[in-house]
Amino acid sequence: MTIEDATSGIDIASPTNGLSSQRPSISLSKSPSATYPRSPASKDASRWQRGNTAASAAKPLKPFATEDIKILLLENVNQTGRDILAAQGYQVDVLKTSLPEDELVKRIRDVHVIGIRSKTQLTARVLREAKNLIVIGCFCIGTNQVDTQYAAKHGIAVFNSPFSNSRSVAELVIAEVIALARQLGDRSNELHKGTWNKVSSGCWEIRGKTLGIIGYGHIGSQLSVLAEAMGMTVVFYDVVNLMALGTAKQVPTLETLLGAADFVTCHVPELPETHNMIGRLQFEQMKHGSYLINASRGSVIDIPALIDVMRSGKLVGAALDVYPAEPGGNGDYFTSDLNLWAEDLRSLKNIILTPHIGGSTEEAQSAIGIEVSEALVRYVNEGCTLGAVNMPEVNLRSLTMEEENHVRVIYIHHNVPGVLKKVNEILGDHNVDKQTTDSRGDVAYLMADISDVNASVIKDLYQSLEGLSSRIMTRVLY
Ligand SMILES: NC(=O)C1=CN([C@@H]2O[C@H](COP(=O)(O)OP(=O)(O)OC[C@H]3O[C@@H](n4cnc5c(N)ncnc54)[C@H](O)[C@@H]3O)[C@@H](O)[C@H]2O)C=CC1
Ligand SMILES: O=C(O)CCC(=O)C(=O)O
Repeated sequence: MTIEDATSGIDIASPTNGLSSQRPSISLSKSPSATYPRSPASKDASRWQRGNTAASAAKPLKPFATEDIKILLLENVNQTGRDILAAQGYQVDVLKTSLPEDELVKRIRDVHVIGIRSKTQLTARVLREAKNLIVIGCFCIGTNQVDTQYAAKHGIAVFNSPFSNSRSVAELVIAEVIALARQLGDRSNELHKGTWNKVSSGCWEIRGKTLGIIGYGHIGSQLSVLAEAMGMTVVFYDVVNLMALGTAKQVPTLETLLGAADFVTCHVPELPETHNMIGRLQFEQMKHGSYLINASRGSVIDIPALIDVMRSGKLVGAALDVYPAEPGGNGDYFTSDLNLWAEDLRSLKNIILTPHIGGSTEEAQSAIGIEVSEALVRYVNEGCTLGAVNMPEVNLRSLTMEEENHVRVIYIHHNVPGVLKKVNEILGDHNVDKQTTDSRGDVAYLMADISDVNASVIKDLYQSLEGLSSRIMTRVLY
């Protein structure tokens, strides 16, 4: 196949702001003959293997000796995920907690892959130190804890698990709706202290009450179905027009939702637009005797305003799973040192405070462990970016076992005019079997499979691509 054949259909890169990168690339070394375990349960497996001819087995690719690949897993990533990564022969270090920034900066310097959950902050400052990092796995839904744009501009892909814990969060919220309506937390606390307090005043069934869902995405829509099954009326507010499930109704404004709902629950991502989305004005717009639940991100609620409105008696219950500042690990204290208002919050009646456990079920954590680790392995070994949250989604059908002297070249580059011409001048002396490229904002991702290459050719290819001014990161997999 000629370069013209191989490049037909390639998107032409568009102009950008000409970023530069100082990150060194991963060096080449010998490829081991490892096998690549794939979970039959993996939702993506068929998608990324799509196009492989039925008869040929996929050839496992590797970037370099697997024992050289260092992985740091923080925040007690599930065993399922650890097992998948360890089975690749990678060096996997596991910590139960997140790390404070200064320590993280030290630990991240020599790892190629880092796995985190919602707590670890991968800021630009931290990522600047991560000279060998090629990919980040967020073993959760939210990716707000990572500077994903900085990562993309430095060739670091970010993966998450977009919906494996959605059901768990939705179930927690349903439980909280009932628990708040019946003041279960208070009754239980009282009896724990020895006080019998049998009351019905201010305790309600949830049947016939209105649930207002802010953010009707994976979690919000799942919750909608559960709430209707419990006999609730559902209204939702979302910035996007969405199909309402069951008999739920989308309302045009947040104010309309707040004025209609007995229970308000937030399921939006952390964004500048969602910061303090529920503050003093919104509390004024809520019904007297209503309840608030937040299992999204701590920044979404103005907590001092919540404390005031609960003290006033207008809101009669709240459940919070997330906070602006959260402890680094289990056993740490949740005090005013962390959030100034912590003691005031803890002193309120009918408030359920949980330690960010919305997604903390065996089912969710096990599924997330598999999903994210498999995405990491596909990225490290094959360069596949399907599902990445900050990179163009690119894949090529796998090489087959028959294709012996083939390499896969990954060239992550600034999305500026003329790059493909230069890249193809370098690849042009070789037989490019297949090639694809795509861009997302300032960053473009090119993948090409080249046949009939030996070790010295591979080195030349690598060095030539590394020499281009458009380079962000070059990887050669074989
Ligand atoms: N407590 C926990 O353990 C967990 C918390 N989460 C949090 O829940 C959030 C939501 O999760 P998913 O439902 O999976 O996200 P999603 O992305 O599926 O849905 C979010 C919805 O919010 C909407 N939205 C965005 N900005 C909005 C705004 N300003 N006003 C109204 N709607 C807006 C979006 O259009 C989308 O429909 C995550 O971003 C994460 O921060 C997720 C999982 C577990
Ligand atoms: O379980 C976790 O650590 C984080 C859950 C969460 O907030 C998320 O998935 O976004």
